[in-house]
Amino acid sequence: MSSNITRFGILGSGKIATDFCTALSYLAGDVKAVAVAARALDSAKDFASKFDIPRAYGSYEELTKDPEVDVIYISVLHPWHYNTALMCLQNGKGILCEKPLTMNAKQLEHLISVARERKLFFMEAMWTRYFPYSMRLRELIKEGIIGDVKLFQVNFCLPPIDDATHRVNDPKLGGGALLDIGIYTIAFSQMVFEGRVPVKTNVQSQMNSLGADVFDHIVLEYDQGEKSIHTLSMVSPSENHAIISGTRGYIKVDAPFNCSTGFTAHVITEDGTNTTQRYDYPLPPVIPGTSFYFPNGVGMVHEARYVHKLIQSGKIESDQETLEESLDIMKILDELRRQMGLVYEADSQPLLH
Ligand SMILES: NC(=O)C1=CN([C@@H]2O[C@H](COP(=O)(O)OP(=O)(O)OC[C@H]3O[C@@H](n4cnc5c(N)ncnc54)[C@H](OP(=O)(O)O)[C@@H]3O)[C@@H](O)[C@H]2O)C=CC1
Ligand SMILES: O=C1OC[C@@H](O)[C@H](O)[C@H]1O
Repeated sequence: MSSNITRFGILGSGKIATDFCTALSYLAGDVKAVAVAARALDSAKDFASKFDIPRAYGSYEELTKDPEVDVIYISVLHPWHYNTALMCLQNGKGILCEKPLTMNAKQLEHLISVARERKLFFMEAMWTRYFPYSMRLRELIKEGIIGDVKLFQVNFCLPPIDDATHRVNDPKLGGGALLDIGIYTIAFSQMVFEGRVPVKTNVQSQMNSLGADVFDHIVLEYDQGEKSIHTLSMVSPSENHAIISGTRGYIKVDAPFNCSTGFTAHVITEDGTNTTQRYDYPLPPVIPGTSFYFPNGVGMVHEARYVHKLIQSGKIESDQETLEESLDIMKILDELRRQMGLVYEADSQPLLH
């Protein structure tokens, strides 16, 4: 590690990599992208020139061997997370990997064991956890502001992408609502119920012609009978807020709940009065000339800053979403997929060595 600067290698040159590097450009220079790799050298070069990145590679392997890189941001499609993450770890590189970390729990268990064995940085890019609203929300729930949480309701519904070859529609590219956006609702539920594992899971789904899930209605039940109800759609937009209900009130998280800027707590006080409290956490203002593919993309600064803080203090895992939590989430996704009959190629592939 070079003094006080966290040097990122960017693996993949697509949309989220673009948003991530745009977000890095908002930071004061203590977190930098120093190299990028893409399947095609020209894509890597174009990307490098857009963000002033000194080194561009035409293979992922070259990036993993760059001695001037501290941590690699894996931004390729989910079916390629496992093999690229393993390659990074085997070449001694820490990783920040996009969600979902892998296609299934078996792959994730393998990566966690390799990362821990080699004492390398490994964190899921579950950016929600690093937004200020989400950190405050966790504190308030823990303090019992709304009493005991009994019910969580959430929507993640997006308009259709009318291109059968787009990654979200094609199971060969990891397509389907559950792994793409359901992971946010499940991770949020796990956050709200403080990491407890559901005792019952149920899903009703509808598939597209290629076999990817486009609608999911999910109900999780926790050990005190608490319910967690999720509506996912890849074919019809909605207001993607979340509501957390407890014995003494409820909190409505503004849409989009997974990268929000605030929430309202409706609390019933001891004397029975209903009170309302707003919590606002505006995003950093967008710098003219910059733009993001995904809503509230500038919020990636929080995640990048957190990685910097962890790495500079010698930590190799996040305490905001532990690897155990990422694995619990992946196991829930596996079980929901089992119920909906959704099998990916990765499920029948052997683990790599
Ligand atoms: N945190 C967030 O808010 C978001 C996270 N994501 C996550 O990021 C990941 C990438 O999503 P996104 O950026 O939208 O994806 P893109 O469609 O932009 O593709 C990303 C990269 O994946 C590689 N790739 C694309 N198609 C193929 C293919 N057919 N075969 C092999 N590799 C391919 C390419 O790498 P190369 O450049 O090397 O050619 C491409 O640049 C996903 O896992 C997704 O879940 C996505 C959106 C938002
Ligand atoms: O992470 C994501 O958030 C926004 C969605 O549009 C995208 O498909 C997904 O990958």
